[in-house]
Amino acid sequence: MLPGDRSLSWDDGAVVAVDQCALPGAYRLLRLSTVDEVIAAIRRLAIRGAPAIGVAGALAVALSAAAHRVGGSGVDGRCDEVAVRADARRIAAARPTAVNLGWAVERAVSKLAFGPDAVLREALAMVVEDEHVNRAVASRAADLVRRVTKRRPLRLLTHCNTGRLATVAWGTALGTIRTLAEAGQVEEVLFGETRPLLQGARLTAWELAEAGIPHRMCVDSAGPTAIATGLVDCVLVGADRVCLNGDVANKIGTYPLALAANRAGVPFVVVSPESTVDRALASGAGIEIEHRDPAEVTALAGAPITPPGTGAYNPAFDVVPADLVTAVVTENGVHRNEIRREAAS
Ligand SMILES: CSC[C@H]1O[C@H](OP(=O)(O)O)[C@H](O)[C@@H]1O
Repeated sequence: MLPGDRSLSWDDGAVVAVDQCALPGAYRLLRLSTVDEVIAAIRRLAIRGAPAIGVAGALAVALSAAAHRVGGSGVDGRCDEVAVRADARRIAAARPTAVNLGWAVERAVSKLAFGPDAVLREALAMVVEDEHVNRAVASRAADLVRRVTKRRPLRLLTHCNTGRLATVAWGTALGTIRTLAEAGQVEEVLFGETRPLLQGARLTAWELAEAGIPHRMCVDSAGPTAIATGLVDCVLVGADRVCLNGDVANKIGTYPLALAANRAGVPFVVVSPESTVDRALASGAGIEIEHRDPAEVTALAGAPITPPGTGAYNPAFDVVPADLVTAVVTENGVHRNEIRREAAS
Protein backbone atom coordinates (compact mmCIF):
# COMPACT_ATOMS: atom_id res chain seq x y z
CA MET A 1 0.00 0.00 0.00
CA LEU A 2 1.11 3.58 -0.61
CA PRO A 3 1.39 5.72 2.53
CA GLY A 4 -1.76 7.30 3.94
CA ASP A 5 -4.52 8.08 1.50
CA ARG A 6 -2.15 8.29 -1.47
CA SER A 7 -2.72 6.63 -4.85
CA LEU A 8 0.30 8.25 -6.52
CA SER A 9 3.83 8.86 -5.25
CA TRP A 10 7.53 9.08 -6.11
CA ASP A 11 10.09 6.56 -4.88
CA ASP A 12 13.81 6.55 -5.64
CA GLY A 13 13.61 7.65 -9.26
CA ALA A 14 10.27 6.09 -10.20
CA VAL A 15 6.60 7.04 -10.26
CA VAL A 16 4.64 4.65 -8.04
CA ALA A 17 0.89 4.47 -8.63
CA VAL A 18 -2.09 2.26 -7.90
CA ASP A 19 -2.96 0.34 -11.09
CA GLN A 20 -6.57 1.44 -11.47
CA CYS A 21 -7.14 -1.09 -14.25
CA ALA A 22 -6.61 -3.92 -11.73
CA LEU A 23 -9.22 -2.66 -9.19
CA PRO A 24 -11.45 -3.83 -7.65
CA GLY A 25 -10.06 -7.32 -8.12
CA ALA A 26 -6.50 -6.53 -7.10
CA TYR A 27 -4.71 -3.66 -5.37
CA ARG A 28 -1.51 -3.57 -7.43
CA LEU A 29 1.21 -0.90 -7.53
CA LEU A 30 2.89 0.16 -10.74
CA ARG A 31 6.55 1.24 -10.64
CA LEU A 32 7.18 3.43 -13.69
CA SER A 33 10.76 4.56 -14.38
CA THR A 34 10.53 5.92 -17.94
CA VAL A 35 8.52 8.61 -19.70
CA ASP A 36 7.00 6.04 -22.05
CA GLU A 37 5.86 3.86 -19.15
CA VAL A 38 4.03 6.84 -17.59
CA ILE A 39 2.46 7.85 -20.92
CA ALA A 40 1.24 4.28 -21.47
CA ALA A 41 -0.23 4.14 -17.95
CA ILE A 42 -2.11 7.41 -18.53
CA ARG A 43 -3.38 6.30 -21.94
CA ARG A 44 -4.77 2.98 -20.63
CA LEU A 45 -6.25 4.74 -17.57
CA ALA A 46 -4.09 2.80 -15.12
CA ILE A 47 -3.44 6.33 -13.87
CA ARG A 48 -6.58 8.45 -14.44
CA GLY A 49 -8.50 11.40 -13.11
CA ALA A 50 -7.62 14.97 -14.04
CA PRO A 51 -5.53 15.84 -10.94
CA ALA A 52 -3.79 12.43 -10.90
CA ILE A 53 -2.77 12.53 -14.56
CA GLY A 54 -1.50 16.07 -14.06
CA VAL A 55 0.81 15.15 -11.20
CA ALA A 56 1.89 11.95 -12.99
CA GLY A 57 2.71 14.07 -16.04
CA ALA A 58 4.87 16.42 -13.98
CA LEU A 59 6.73 13.47 -12.43
CA ALA A 60 7.27 12.09 -15.96
CA VAL A 61 8.93 15.40 -16.92
CA ALA A 62 11.22 14.90 -13.91
CA LEU A 63 12.04 11.39 -15.21
CA SER A 64 12.92 12.92 -18.57
CA ALA A 65 15.08 15.67 -17.06
CA ALA A 66 17.03 13.08 -15.04
CA ALA A 67 17.44 10.84 -18.09
CA HIS A 68 18.73 13.80 -20.11
CA ARG A 69 21.04 15.20 -17.39
CA VAL A 70 24.18 16.55 -19.10
CA GLY A 71 26.28 17.36 -16.08
CA GLY A 72 26.40 18.62 -12.55
CA SER A 73 23.90 18.16 -9.78
CA GLY A 74 21.80 20.39 -7.60
CA VAL A 75 22.05 24.04 -8.62
CA ASP A 76 24.86 23.11 -11.05
CA GLY A 77 22.76 20.47 -12.76
CA ARG A 78 21.78 20.88 -16.38
CA CYS A 79 19.86 18.80 -18.88
CA ASP A 80 19.32 18.58 -22.61
CA GLU A 81 16.38 20.99 -22.67
CA VAL A 82 15.47 20.25 -26.29
CA ALA A 83 15.12 16.53 -25.52
CA VAL A 84 13.12 17.17 -22.33
CA ARG A 85 10.77 19.61 -24.09
CA ALA A 86 10.16 16.96 -26.77
CA ASP A 87 9.27 14.44 -24.05
CA ALA A 88 7.05 17.04 -22.35
CA ARG A 89 5.05 17.51 -25.55
CA ARG A 90 4.45 13.75 -25.76
CA ILE A 91 3.43 13.60 -22.09
CA ALA A 92 1.00 16.51 -22.46
CA ALA A 93 -0.55 14.84 -25.52
CA ALA A 94 -1.27 11.57 -23.70
CA ARG A 95 -4.90 12.67 -23.09
CA PRO A 96 -6.33 15.93 -24.50
CA THR A 97 -9.33 16.92 -22.39
CA ALA A 98 -8.16 17.34 -18.79
CA VAL A 99 -6.37 20.70 -18.60
CA ASN A 100 -4.44 19.51 -15.53
CA LEU A 101 -2.04 17.45 -17.67
CA GLY A 102 -0.82 20.39 -19.76
CA TRP A 103 -0.82 22.72 -16.76
CA ALA A 104 1.31 20.39 -14.62
CA VAL A 105 3.73 19.55 -17.45
CA GLU A 106 4.25 23.25 -18.18
CA ARG A 107 4.84 23.94 -14.49
CA ALA A 108 7.53 21.23 -14.33
CA VAL A 109 9.13 22.41 -17.60
CA SER A 110 9.31 25.97 -16.21
CA LYS A 111 12.11 24.77 -13.88
CA LEU A 112 14.24 23.23 -16.65
CA ALA A 113 16.79 26.05 -16.63
CA PHE A 114 17.56 25.27 -12.98
CA GLY A 115 18.38 21.63 -13.74
CA PRO A 116 16.85 18.17 -13.23
CA ASP A 117 16.78 18.40 -9.43
CA ALA A 118 14.72 21.62 -9.61
CA VAL A 119 12.26 19.97 -11.99
CA LEU A 120 11.84 17.07 -9.56
CA ARG A 121 11.36 19.45 -6.63
CA GLU A 122 8.54 21.21 -8.53
CA ALA A 123 6.85 17.91 -9.37
CA LEU A 124 7.14 16.71 -5.78
CA ALA A 125 5.65 20.02 -4.60
CA MET A 126 2.59 19.24 -6.74
CA VAL A 127 2.29 15.82 -5.08
CA VAL A 128 2.06 17.47 -1.67
CA GLU A 129 -0.12 20.37 -2.84
CA ASP A 130 -2.75 18.17 -4.47
CA GLU A 131 -3.80 16.47 -1.24
CA HIS A 132 -3.98 19.78 0.64
CA VAL A 133 -5.95 21.42 -2.17
CA ASN A 134 -8.40 18.53 -2.39
CA ARG A 135 -9.11 18.60 1.33
CA ALA A 136 -9.63 22.39 1.17
CA VAL A 137 -11.92 22.12 -1.87
CA ALA A 138 -13.89 19.28 -0.29
CA SER A 139 -14.40 21.27 2.91
CA ARG A 140 -15.60 24.33 0.99
CA ALA A 141 -17.88 22.24 -1.22
CA ALA A 142 -19.33 20.45 1.81
CA ASP A 143 -20.22 23.83 3.31
CA LEU A 144 -21.94 24.82 0.06
CA VAL A 145 -23.90 21.55 -0.08
CA ARG A 146 -25.11 22.20 3.46
CA ARG A 147 -26.25 25.69 2.42
CA VAL A 148 -28.11 24.66 -0.73
CA THR A 149 -29.92 21.58 0.61
CA LYS A 150 -32.56 21.07 3.31
CA ARG A 151 -32.96 17.33 3.91
CA ARG A 152 -30.72 15.57 6.44
CA PRO A 153 -29.10 13.16 6.13
CA LEU A 154 -28.27 13.72 2.48
CA ARG A 155 -28.91 11.47 -0.51
CA LEU A 156 -26.12 12.31 -2.95
CA LEU A 157 -25.52 11.30 -6.54
CA THR A 158 -22.10 11.30 -8.17
CA HIS A 159 -20.63 10.12 -11.48
CA CYS A 160 -17.43 8.38 -12.54
CA ASN A 161 -14.66 8.41 -9.94
CA THR A 162 -13.44 11.58 -8.31
CA GLY A 163 -11.91 10.18 -5.13
CA ARG A 164 -8.45 9.48 -3.87
CA LEU A 165 -7.78 7.28 -6.90
CA ALA A 166 -8.44 10.17 -9.31
CA THR A 167 -6.10 12.48 -7.40
CA VAL A 168 -2.98 12.15 -5.28
CA ALA A 169 -5.21 11.76 -2.22
CA TRP A 170 -8.66 12.45 -0.69
CA GLY A 171 -10.47 13.40 -3.92
CA THR A 172 -12.64 16.24 -5.17
CA ALA A 173 -16.37 15.47 -5.49
CA LEU A 174 -15.91 12.15 -3.72
CA GLY A 175 -13.64 13.93 -1.26
CA THR A 176 -16.60 16.22 -0.54
CA ILE A 177 -18.80 13.18 0.07
CA ARG A 178 -16.16 11.77 2.43
CA THR A 179 -16.11 15.10 4.29
CA LEU A 180 -19.91 15.14 4.63
CA ALA A 181 -19.94 11.47 5.67
CA GLU A 182 -17.35 12.12 8.37
CA ALA A 183 -19.85 14.66 9.78
CA GLY A 184 -22.58 12.00 9.76
CA GLN A 185 -24.55 13.85 7.08
CA VAL A 186 -24.78 11.22 4.32
CA GLU A 187 -27.64 8.73 4.15
CA GLU A 188 -26.60 7.14 0.87
CA VAL A 189 -24.52 7.76 -2.25
CA LEU A 190 -25.94 6.74 -5.61
CA PHE A 191 -23.40 6.51 -8.44
CA GLY A 192 -23.43 5.55 -12.09
CA GLU A 193 -21.43 2.55 -13.26
CA THR A 194 -19.75 4.83 -15.84
CA ARG A 195 -19.72 2.89 -19.05
CA PRO A 196 -17.64 1.90 -20.90
CA LEU A 197 -14.60 1.71 -18.55
CA LEU A 198 -16.69 1.39 -15.36
CA GLN A 199 -14.88 3.91 -13.17
CA GLY A 200 -17.98 4.05 -10.98
CA ALA A 201 -18.55 0.32 -10.69
CA ARG A 202 -14.88 -0.55 -10.19
CA LEU A 203 -13.40 2.45 -8.41
CA THR A 204 -16.10 4.55 -6.71
CA ALA A 205 -17.70 1.43 -5.26
CA TRP A 206 -14.28 0.36 -3.97
CA GLU A 207 -13.58 3.76 -2.39
CA LEU A 208 -17.05 4.08 -0.78
CA ALA A 209 -16.80 0.58 0.64
CA GLU A 210 -13.31 1.35 1.96
CA ALA A 211 -14.69 4.53 3.59
CA GLY A 212 -17.72 2.70 5.02
CA ILE A 213 -20.18 5.04 3.28
CA PRO A 214 -23.60 3.54 2.32
CA HIS A 215 -23.90 3.35 -1.45
CA ARG A 216 -25.78 1.89 -4.38
CA MET A 217 -24.87 1.76 -8.05
CA CYS A 218 -27.16 2.37 -11.00
CA VAL A 219 -26.74 2.15 -14.73
CA ASP A 220 -25.73 5.53 -16.10
CA SER A 221 -29.08 6.14 -17.77
CA ALA A 222 -30.93 5.67 -14.43
CA GLY A 223 -29.21 8.69 -12.85
CA PRO A 224 -31.50 11.29 -14.44
CA THR A 225 -34.55 9.24 -13.39
CA ALA A 226 -33.33 9.03 -9.80
CA ILE A 227 -33.07 12.82 -9.81
CA ALA A 228 -36.46 13.31 -11.48
CA THR A 229 -38.22 10.99 -9.00
CA GLY A 230 -36.92 12.79 -5.90
CA LEU A 231 -34.25 10.32 -4.78
CA VAL A 232 -31.39 12.84 -4.88
CA ASP A 233 -30.78 15.95 -2.74
CA CYS A 234 -27.62 17.10 -4.53
CA VAL A 235 -25.48 16.03 -7.49
CA LEU A 236 -21.71 16.26 -6.94
CA VAL A 237 -19.31 15.75 -9.86
CA GLY A 238 -15.69 16.47 -10.74
CA ALA A 239 -14.32 18.17 -13.83
CA ASP A 240 -11.65 17.79 -16.46
CA ARG A 241 -11.76 21.35 -17.72
CA VAL A 242 -13.71 24.40 -16.50
CA CYS A 243 -13.85 27.28 -19.00
CA LEU A 244 -13.88 31.03 -18.38
CA ASN A 245 -17.65 31.22 -18.90
CA GLY A 246 -18.26 28.34 -16.45
CA ASP A 247 -18.84 25.56 -19.00
CA VAL A 248 -17.57 22.24 -17.61
CA ALA A 249 -16.13 19.19 -19.37
CA ASN A 250 -16.50 15.98 -17.40
CA LYS A 251 -17.01 12.25 -17.89
CA ILE A 252 -19.54 11.29 -20.55
CA GLY A 253 -22.95 11.04 -18.91
CA THR A 254 -22.54 14.19 -16.82
CA TYR A 255 -24.60 16.40 -19.17
CA PRO A 256 -27.83 14.35 -18.81
CA LEU A 257 -27.43 14.50 -15.02
CA ALA A 258 -27.16 18.30 -15.23
CA LEU A 259 -30.25 18.54 -17.43
CA ALA A 260 -32.26 16.39 -15.03
CA ALA A 261 -30.99 18.28 -11.97
CA ASN A 262 -31.85 21.64 -13.53
CA ARG A 263 -35.37 20.49 -14.42
CA ALA A 264 -35.90 19.01 -10.94
CA GLY A 265 -34.45 21.98 -9.05
CA VAL A 266 -31.72 19.77 -7.55
CA PRO A 267 -28.36 21.48 -6.93
CA PHE A 268 -25.66 20.42 -9.44
CA VAL A 269 -22.26 21.16 -7.89
CA VAL A 270 -18.90 20.82 -9.63
CA VAL A 271 -15.89 20.27 -7.35
CA SER A 272 -12.42 20.81 -8.78
CA PRO A 273 -9.04 22.35 -8.00
CA GLU A 274 -8.11 25.68 -9.63
CA SER A 275 -5.67 23.67 -11.78
CA THR A 276 -8.71 22.35 -13.66
CA VAL A 277 -9.87 25.86 -14.57
CA ASP A 278 -8.72 26.90 -18.05
CA ARG A 279 -8.91 30.70 -18.14
CA ALA A 280 -7.48 30.67 -21.66
CA LEU A 281 -10.63 29.02 -22.98
CA ALA A 282 -13.69 31.23 -23.35
CA SER A 283 -16.26 28.44 -23.49
CA GLY A 284 -16.84 24.71 -23.80
CA ALA A 285 -17.05 24.97 -27.59
CA GLY A 286 -13.26 25.06 -27.61
CA ILE A 287 -12.68 21.92 -25.53
CA GLU A 288 -11.06 18.97 -27.34
CA ILE A 289 -13.18 15.96 -26.36
CA GLU A 290 -11.20 12.70 -26.27
CA HIS A 291 -12.74 9.99 -28.47
CA ARG A 292 -11.53 6.56 -27.50
CA ASP A 293 -11.39 3.12 -29.16
CA PRO A 294 -14.90 1.93 -30.16
CA ALA A 295 -13.90 -1.51 -28.89
CA GLU A 296 -14.22 -0.14 -25.33
CA VAL A 297 -17.98 0.11 -26.03
CA THR A 298 -18.53 -3.05 -28.08
CA ALA A 299 -16.71 -5.28 -25.62
CA LEU A 300 -16.98 -5.76 -21.85
CA ALA A 301 -13.91 -7.04 -19.98
CA GLY A 302 -12.49 -7.97 -23.35
CA ALA A 303 -15.49 -10.09 -24.39
CA PRO A 304 -17.47 -8.83 -27.42
CA ILE A 305 -21.06 -7.79 -26.58
CA THR A 306 -22.08 -6.92 -30.15
CA PRO A 307 -22.01 -8.80 -33.43
CA PRO A 308 -18.68 -8.53 -35.24
CA GLY A 309 -18.27 -5.32 -37.19
CA THR A 310 -20.56 -3.20 -34.99
CA GLY A 311 -19.32 0.38 -34.83
CA ALA A 312 -19.44 2.60 -31.71
CA TYR A 313 -19.47 6.29 -30.75
CA ASN A 314 -17.14 6.65 -27.74
CA PRO A 315 -16.59 10.23 -26.53
CA ALA A 316 -14.91 10.06 -23.10
CA PHE A 317 -16.36 13.40 -21.96
CA ASP A 318 -19.26 15.76 -22.46
CA VAL A 319 -19.71 19.48 -21.76
CA VAL A 320 -22.19 20.93 -19.27
CA PRO A 321 -23.19 24.50 -20.15
CA ALA A 322 -22.60 26.97 -17.31
CA ASP A 323 -26.31 27.77 -16.93
CA LEU A 324 -26.92 24.18 -15.75
CA VAL A 325 -24.21 24.40 -13.06
CA THR A 326 -25.26 25.57 -9.60
CA ALA A 327 -21.66 26.32 -8.66
CA VAL A 328 -18.06 25.39 -9.36
CA VAL A 329 -16.15 25.05 -6.10
CA THR A 330 -12.37 25.40 -6.04
CA GLU A 331 -9.85 26.12 -3.29
CA ASN A 332 -10.20 29.82 -4.20
CA GLY A 333 -13.92 29.95 -3.65
CA VAL A 334 -17.40 29.26 -4.95
CA HIS A 335 -17.88 30.41 -8.52
CA ARG A 336 -21.45 30.76 -9.74
CA ASN A 337 -21.54 30.61 -13.53
CA GLU A 338 -18.79 32.75 -15.06
CA ILE A 339 -15.39 31.91 -13.64
CA ARG A 340 -14.01 35.37 -14.48
CA ARG A 341 -15.93 36.83 -11.54
CA GLU A 342 -14.03 36.61 -8.29
CA ALA A 343 -15.06 33.90 -5.92
CA ALA A 344 -18.52 34.65 -4.58
CA SER A 345 -17.69 33.36 -1.10
C1 LIG B 1 -11.21 14.31 -9.98
S1 LIG B 1 -11.17 13.35 -11.43
C2 LIG B 1 -11.85 14.38 -12.61
C3 LIG B 1 -12.46 13.64 -13.78
O1 LIG B 1 -11.56 12.73 -14.48
C4 LIG B 1 -12.30 11.55 -14.87
O2 LIG B 1 -12.06 11.16 -16.20
P1 LIG B 1 -11.17 9.82 -16.52
O3 LIG B 1 -11.68 8.71 -15.64
O4 LIG B 1 -11.42 9.56 -18.01
O5 LIG B 1 -9.75 10.21 -16.24
C5 LIG B 1 -13.73 11.96 -14.71
O6 LIG B 1 -14.18 12.77 -15.79
C6 LIG B 1 -13.63 12.76 -13.43
O7 LIG B 1 -14.80 13.50 -13.14
